[in-house]
This record gives sequence, structure tokens and C-alpha cells, in this order.
Amino acid sequence: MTAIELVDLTKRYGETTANDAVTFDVGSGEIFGYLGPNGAGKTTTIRLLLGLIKPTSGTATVLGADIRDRRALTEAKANIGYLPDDLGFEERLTGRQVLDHFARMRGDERRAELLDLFHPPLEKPIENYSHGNRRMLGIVQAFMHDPDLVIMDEPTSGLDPLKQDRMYAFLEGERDAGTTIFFSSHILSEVQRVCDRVGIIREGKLVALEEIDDLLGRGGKDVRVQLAEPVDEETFRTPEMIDVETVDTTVRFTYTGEPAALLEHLVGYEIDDVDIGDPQLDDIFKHYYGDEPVEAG
Ligand SMILES: Nc1ncnc2c1ncn2[C@@H]1O[C@H](COP(=O)(O)OP(=O)(O)OP(=O)(O)O)[C@@H](O)[C@H]1O
Repeated sequence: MTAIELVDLTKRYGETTANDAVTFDVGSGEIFGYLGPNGAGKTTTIRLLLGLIKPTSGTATVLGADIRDRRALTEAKANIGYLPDDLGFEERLTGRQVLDHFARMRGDERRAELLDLFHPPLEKPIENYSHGNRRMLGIVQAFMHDPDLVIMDEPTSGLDPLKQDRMYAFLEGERDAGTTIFFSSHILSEVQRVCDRVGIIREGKLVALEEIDDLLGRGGKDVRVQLAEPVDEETFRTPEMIDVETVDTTVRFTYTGEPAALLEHLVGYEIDDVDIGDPQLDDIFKHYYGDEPVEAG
């Protein structure tokens, strides 16, 4: 089943095309990472999906509701959680008052359980909250009515590593219980860690849409070779090696060819150690943000 479907979704602000015919689906029960640098168009997509702004053209559905159908969207939103980029809570209200407000609108059957997990302060005004505590309150708010779909704009920004870990573990648990999670990020390692699939957006255009494993697989292998003695990099390298770096007797590179060919090549050298691993998504990401235009994959 499809939780979110975008078809040629387009939003223009004057000369700027913030979303340019963006088309993709998010399946029920997956964690989908929406990745792109600042200004790529992530927040615009999220605001379109929630009906907070209107598309210039194209459309989308969330939980089956057309975003242009105000009534259907309002009904669907009873089953959607939203963690905005800027929480926009009334600063003089306490955390408890904010949660009470959302509880009256949508329910709060999971409030106690979520407070136990994320424990934001509840009795002081929001204006005195740290950035991390604002996020924690926002997460409780987004999940407390037990929604089927949760849309989050950069959910871990400003969280310390411990809180990030708690958040990732929580998201995986929610996904395993059947909740669909869509979140935007410009932090590659976080997407790599928790997402099942990723869409990459650049300058308003979707440039890649892939299973995370496929994306990593297409990036070749990250190889480190420790040679017994220094070699001339130019004679050692083959056309399948990219981003080659040599320090003393250690050569590091990304290998884009067949593994057997690499092993055959290495047999010709006296080698102390070899390490072959999966590349970091960051390295793959660089290819999408190079100068060359990239077609959607
Ligand atoms: N209300 C607006 N009026 C004019 N231009 C806008 C408006 N909102 C967004 N934009 C422009 O649209 C483009 C996409 O912005 P958007 O906020 O969607 O990007 P983003 O990927 O969410 O970035 P960030 O990670 O910085 O939040 C940017 O060029 C931005 O300046």
C-alpha cells in the first residue's frame, strides 16, 4: 500500500522553482529519507503534503487523501503526525499546555509512554526550553495520537548523539509496528543508518530514488591497501579506482569494477594488509552534488 504519492508536484515562488515535477511514492510501513542540502526544496515538499501551501501544479496524496481536497486532507491528518522544522508553539505556554492543546485536537493515548521515553520538561514556558527539549516536546506531540504516518522536517537537528540514538531506535520500533515515517535530512549518516529508501532532491528536482542498499552497492567498494613498500600511484592505479589517495605505503580508493579483477590486480604486489568495505553514503552523495547534472536513478 502507498502512504504518500507525489505526481509531478511543482511549487514556484517567482523565479524560484522550489519543487520541480517531483514524483515518487512512499510505501506503508517504511522509513523514507528525503535528503538534500539546504534550500533543495525539502521543507517545501513537506508543507505541500500537509496542505500548508498550495502546489503550482501537479498533486499528491497522503493516506489516500488528495492534498487539493481540503476536507479529505483534514480527515487524513487525524492519522498523521507532523514535526515541523520550526515548532511554532506559543512561547508563553508550558510544555504541558502545548500537549493539552494538541490532545484536544487529535487525542493523546500514547502521551505517558512517550514522555517516559523523551522526557521534555513540562512545567516551564516554551521560551525557556533548550533547542533539544523543543525537539523532544515536538516528537511527543507528533506521535502521541498514534498516527499511521509521521512526517518530520530534520527531526534530529540540534540533538546530542545520545538523544539521536534514542530517536533512531524509537523510529525503527515504530516502523516495525507498521507506522510509515517520512523525514527530511541533510545528514547522510543518519539516513544511511535508519532509512529503508531514500530520495535525493537537488535544486527542486528529485535526482535519485533508491533502496539504501542499492545506493550503497552502486557506489563501489571502499578499499584500503597496505603495501610492503611504497609504489608509484600512477602505475598502481587502474581506471576502476576513483578518489585514490596514497599516504606512504597505504593506498585508499573507491573501486567501481568487479571484485575478481581487483584481487587479480593486487596479486601483482607485495601486500601487508587489505581492507574492503562498503562506501559511506557521503562519498556516493558527492557524485550527486558534483558539477555534472544527474538523471533520476
Ligand atoms: N515562502 C517562500 N517564498 C519564496 N521562496 C521560498 C519560500 N519558501 C522557500 N523558498 C525557496 O524555495 C527553495 C527551497 O526551499 P526549502 O525551504 O523547501 O528548502 P529545504 O531543502 O527545506 O532547505 P533547508 O534544509 O534549508 O530547510 C529555496 O530556494 C527557498 O529560498
